[in-house]
Amino acid sequence: YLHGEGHPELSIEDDVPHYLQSNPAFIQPRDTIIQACRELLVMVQGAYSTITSQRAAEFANTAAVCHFDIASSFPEGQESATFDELAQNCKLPEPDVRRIVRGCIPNYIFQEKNVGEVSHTAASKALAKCNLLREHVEMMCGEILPGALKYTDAMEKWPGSEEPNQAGFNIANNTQHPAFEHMAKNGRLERFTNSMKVASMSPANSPIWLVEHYPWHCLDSGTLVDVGGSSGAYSIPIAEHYPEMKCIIQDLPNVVHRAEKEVPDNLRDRVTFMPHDFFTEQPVKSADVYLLRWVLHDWSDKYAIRIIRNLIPALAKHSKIVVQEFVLPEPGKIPTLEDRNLRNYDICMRGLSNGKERETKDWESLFARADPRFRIVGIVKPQGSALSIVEIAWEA
Ligand SMILES: C[S@@+](CC[C@H](N)C(=O)[O-])C[C@H]1O[C@@H](n2cnc3c(N)ncnc32)[C@H](O)[C@@H]1O
Repeated sequence: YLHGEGHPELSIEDDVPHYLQSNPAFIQPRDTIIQACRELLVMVQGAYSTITSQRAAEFANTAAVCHFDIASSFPEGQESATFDELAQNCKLPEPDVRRIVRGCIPNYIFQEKNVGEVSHTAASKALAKCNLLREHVEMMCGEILPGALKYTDAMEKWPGSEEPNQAGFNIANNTQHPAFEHMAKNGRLERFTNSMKVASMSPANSPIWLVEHYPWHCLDSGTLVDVGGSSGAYSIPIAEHYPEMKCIIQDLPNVVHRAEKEVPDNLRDRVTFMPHDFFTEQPVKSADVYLLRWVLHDWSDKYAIRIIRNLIPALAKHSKIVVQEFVLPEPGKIPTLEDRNLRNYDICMRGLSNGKERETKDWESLFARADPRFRIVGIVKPQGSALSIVEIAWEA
């Protein structure tokens, strides 16, 4: 494909050009190659390595690169650096820097073409350039992985629990508070919010799927309430595409107060922020759409049902709930590469707050249990999108 279309050769030193990263003609063969490589690896390495080569510790090492800003510590204007130069700039002992960087090199983050001379790969360059990516890595290592690593202990301690404060996160952090409360109390919610922005940068999670695959144009001058909308990474693009629509983005007070400062000036009359705890009654009545994007997977059924029920007093006949979430497919229906991503989220959500990813029948049963007057109108998974769009009508 690349040769045929006259695209440049790929290399570990330069990132895949952005115009290719979102191009299905590139993504499809790329995923086939990744899938084939993974299968080949499993065949040649055997059972023991298949199990033991899953390495969370390597991610922790990348988090050290982020924490100490190692990737952006090259001397000004230099393409390569010695370990001493890096150590001086990031104020760490040289042996630590050498160890951290060499721990990354086998994963193609940095390279050492000549002994003692470190240069960038595409991946280390990305860490140098993108603050949000660094925050994402640190958030994964600081919040999500410790919870996931402790979820077995949580299952032993609180068998069958649906409580958000009886998860791996609670054991890892020695706290009785649910994850979001604990992060807010300890000044860590901003990093989580920034990490959510990174998620929206991946083509499979791009806001474009929601913008283009829901009939917003039919709402004309309608109102969208983005419940648990974080910084509005998904509703702001909708407002940008539909100049008559009003968007109200709700989240916890800390999140909202920071995010509202970042709204582009030309949208301020239509995009507003509102602190709102979704475990209390929805204050914005009769909106056209209540969007729950990547919110319900954070919660067990017991709490997801509470979030949904809190919308009921606000719903009018024309109101829709739009959920954008993963929908777990039946086993064997998608490539293992995609399945791996979904199952990984499922493990992470369990560790964070006893949340979970859901299959079609789980979404149906969740809304039926919340109230029999809900009807799932349709579930659409746009080609190229990791998440599905579930539309729910209120038939009071
Ligand atoms: C996984 S994030 C999803 C954010 C956003 N919808 C997106 O798709 O990027 C979940 C969001 O729920 C918010 N949240 C957690 N507990 C909340 C509560 N009780 N009330 C309102 N928002 C809450 C978090 O602050 C976070 O922004």
